[in-house]
Amino acid sequence: MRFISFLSSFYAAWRDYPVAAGTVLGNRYVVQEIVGQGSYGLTYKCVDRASGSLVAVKQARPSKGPYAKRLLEREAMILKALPHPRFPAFIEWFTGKGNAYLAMSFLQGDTFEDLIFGLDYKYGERECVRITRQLLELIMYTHEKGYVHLDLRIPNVLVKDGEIYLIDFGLARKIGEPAPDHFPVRNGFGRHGTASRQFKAAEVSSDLLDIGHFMLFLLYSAYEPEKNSGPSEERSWQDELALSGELKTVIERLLELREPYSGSADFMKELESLSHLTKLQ
Ligand SMILES: Nc1ncnc2c1ncn2[C@@H]1O[C@H](COP(=O)(O)OP(=O)(O)OP(=O)(O)O)[C@@H](O)[C@H]1O
Repeated sequence: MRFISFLSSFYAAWRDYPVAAGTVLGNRYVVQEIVGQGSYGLTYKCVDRASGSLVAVKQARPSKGPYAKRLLEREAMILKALPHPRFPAFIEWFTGKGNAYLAMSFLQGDTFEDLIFGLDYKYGERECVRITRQLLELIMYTHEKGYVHLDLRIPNVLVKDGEIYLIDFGLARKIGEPAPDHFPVRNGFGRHGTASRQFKAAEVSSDLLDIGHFMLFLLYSAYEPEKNSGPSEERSWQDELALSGELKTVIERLLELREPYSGSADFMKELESLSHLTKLQ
């Protein structure tokens, strides 16, 4: 039994082996490098021979069969429905040699995961509120168009020259849409972090909850554990982060520990008033 499972994972790894730099996909996109290997897709940074621009080409993982293709098709449909300068722009969907691909514009920038865990960036309250306001503008647009992103995590939010961009609409759904059969469940909040949960409901509140976790990731970047606190001592984020009262309340509402916001516009109103607070650290 063990041997069979070893063989099948070996076969899957072989099928999903990324193509080399210089490979031309869809007769048009020249691969520069692989930039992402998620559970259902492989993402390449490519140069579009037609336009000379950089593009991201996501390939459905061959080992995941028709299911991965259907997920990628959904992602393509959602990108088409959400044209926005801060989201990847849909270019085309194509197939070749039994594989399915989604070509979209390549967004330059660093993810917050890279900035916090790779480059040791630290974010204080004021900065956290500024970034969250920008992210919320993108989410309000998504909600107004009738969709929820459902995967707002630090590896999916990019920043370039102080501007925020959002990628990975692979789990997005229409508001109220039930999850398709065997839809993937995200078990961790990031590669770093452990906010595990069940299937997400396609509701605005799911994105707001994710924004609450996103803010905590930013704020924890500046957290220094107290010297005398032993490793066994479990403290809540409220105790550890010592936030100003207003910001703590905001996050508690996002995490539904207090009366939740009625929607993203309601949350934006609160964030705007918070931005003027001089008390923020
Ligand atoms: N349009 C894009 N522009 C720039 N980089 C991108 C783009 N799309 C994806 N990437 C890069 O590829 C990585 C993986 O992409 P994405 O998150 O969409 O794939 P995924 O298969 O859903 O991965 P995961 O399962 O980790 O969410 C991203 O973290 C990012 O670095």
